[in-house]
Amino acid sequence: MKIVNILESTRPIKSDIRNAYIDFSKMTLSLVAVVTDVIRDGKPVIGYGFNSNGRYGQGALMRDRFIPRVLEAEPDSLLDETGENLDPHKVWARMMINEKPGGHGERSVAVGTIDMAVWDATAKIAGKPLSQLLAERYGNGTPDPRVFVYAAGGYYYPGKGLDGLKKEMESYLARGYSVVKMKIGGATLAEDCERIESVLKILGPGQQLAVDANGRFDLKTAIEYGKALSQYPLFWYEEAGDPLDYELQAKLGEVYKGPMATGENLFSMQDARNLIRHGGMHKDRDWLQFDCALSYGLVEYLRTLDMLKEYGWSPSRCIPHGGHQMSLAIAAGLGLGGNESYPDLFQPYGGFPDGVKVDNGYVTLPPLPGIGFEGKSDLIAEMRALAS
Ligand SMILES: O=C([O-])CC(=O)C(=O)O
Ligand SMILES: [Mg+2]
Repeated sequence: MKIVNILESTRPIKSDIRNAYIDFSKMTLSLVAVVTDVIRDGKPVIGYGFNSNGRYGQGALMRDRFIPRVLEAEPDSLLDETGENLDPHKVWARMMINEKPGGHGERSVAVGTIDMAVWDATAKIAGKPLSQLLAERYGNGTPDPRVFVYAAGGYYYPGKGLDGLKKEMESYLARGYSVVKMKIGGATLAEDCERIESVLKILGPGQQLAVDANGRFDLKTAIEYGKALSQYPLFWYEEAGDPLDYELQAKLGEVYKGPMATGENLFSMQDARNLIRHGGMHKDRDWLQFDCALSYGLVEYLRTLDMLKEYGWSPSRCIPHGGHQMSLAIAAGLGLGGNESYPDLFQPYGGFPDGVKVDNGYVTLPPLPGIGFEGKSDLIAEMRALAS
């Protein structure tokens, strides 16, 4: 078997929303199809992938370097020991030939997106859900199809007041979520406290709020916010400072005693390891948000999980950023703590297969081959259009 083509298309996922650092008025992503010559049900197996919101499409890097490297490889050099399926680790190594270490930049997004499509194709060729394949190869053998998900939103929108924010959060709770997330750091501390309090008022028993500063704060502001946030029973305080400022994270962790979360903008095992080594994160209460679709894909994420194990961290402390089905499959297959979800944003990317309902904060995944994109009609229509 072989990969016969890799296609990329850069698609808009723009909206009027704003976090503390960027607006999404020009946001895009890359949609990728990895076309193989394996025939299933009379059609070639095609793996699909896309990158998470926040880092823009990466078509130029893919076309310049990563796609030609894979297509120019001796096809057999990319196969597993059976010779009948891809070996995603070998495809990954091929993409990364002649790439120096360090300075991970955004090539990790390009590689991670293609890697997602390679895993989708690999699981489809194996005739299994990716969660099953992962549990068998790297986990305890059996995936847990039930995955915790939380609803992310609460952005700053033009003209959106407290009522709009509350309505948005109420609608997530009405759809079965038990944890909702909102942005902070894009207004004054006093205004953000008012926004937080207005959401806390609508939460019932067992429901919680997380807040996300998107890396906006210097140490002084992070601590000021930390002191103010300490009065609220938050699910977590996310990305207070610059994602690469491990000292800030560690100093904040000495003052702020509630759970914290970070990692969505760390794009390699090495950067994640530096957070674990130097960021003072607490393995009993903090959360790690590394997102494979931005950070060299699942091949690298497996290295990150191995690294975490070495440092005594459980995969159950990982709740990836990004709201895509790839991380849902990884969560189910490898025992992560859950996954992000954007119920109303960045569609048709992300979300769940049609008909999957959130029940008290959990989803149960249907056993679809691959990542499960074929179960989401609006998404698979876009994907098939790219590949046809
Ligand atoms: O607003 C963004 O860039 C997305 C984000 O941080 C998140 O989902 O945690
Ligand atoms: Mg975030």
